[in-house]
Amino acid sequence: MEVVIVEDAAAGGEVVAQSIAALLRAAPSALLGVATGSTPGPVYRALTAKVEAGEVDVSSARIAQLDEYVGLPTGHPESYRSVVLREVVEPLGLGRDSFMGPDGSAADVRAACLAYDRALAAAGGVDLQLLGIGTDGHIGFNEPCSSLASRTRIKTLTEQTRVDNARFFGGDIEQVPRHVITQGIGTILEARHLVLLATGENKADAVALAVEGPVASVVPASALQLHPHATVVVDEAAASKLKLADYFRATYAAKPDWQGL
Ligand SMILES: N[C@@H]1[C@@H](O)[C@H](O)[C@@H](COP(=O)(O)O)O[C@@H]1O
Repeated sequence: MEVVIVEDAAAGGEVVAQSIAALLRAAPSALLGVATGSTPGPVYRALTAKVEAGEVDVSSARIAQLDEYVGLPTGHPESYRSVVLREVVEPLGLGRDSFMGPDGSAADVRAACLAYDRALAAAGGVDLQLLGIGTDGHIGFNEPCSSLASRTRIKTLTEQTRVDNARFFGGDIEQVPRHVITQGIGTILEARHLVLLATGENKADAVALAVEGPVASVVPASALQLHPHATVVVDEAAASKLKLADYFRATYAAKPDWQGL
């Protein structure tokens, strides 16, 4: 696992966008797994700026969703499908046919989960999966004690996650769905490159446990330690509880230019 410590969220967005741009120059039809929440916004804005500046052509890129609320009406502005279309697909100038995601309004949710895992495999698998981290250490919506081998499935949110996400629902926790579909941890680990971005002091404990704690399902993000190509990009605030922060800084400073993330 490589840990990259940057000054702030904007710098984190730039580092990750550079990595995505490099991937798309080498593999124009790469499948990008995207995350929602506040954290990845700087990545999408930095990537969009690169597209507008003519630095990278993303027109053949494909986008895959990580997770979804269950039961929101189709087209609800806070469904993750709506968020990904609004924050990623449209700004990058991609068509909806470039996008795939689980159907959170399906009558048969279990079938929708199986169908999504199959669709990801049929698409050749995710090339780069961008992840955020919950304050409880979740990735996607894999809450604590999710099986490290889990596949895309329905999960029940913790109270903490519903409180954290209430800001997207007018501050009303009752509006936050209790159930979600998420790529499983086993599914996520099949992506060829995992990039977890975390910013802000409220993520410092979760980051420290995920990076320097034992691999344990109680901290789902610690599963990144099992992946052969995992990158954790953190700003100074989110890195503030890492014991090995100086080592991570020195390693990144000495990184050969050609290597990329
Ligand atoms: N399902 C999403 C996660 O994918 C995201 O990583 C997390 C953190 O969100 P934020 O970046 O807003 O802190 O929130 C949600 O629970």
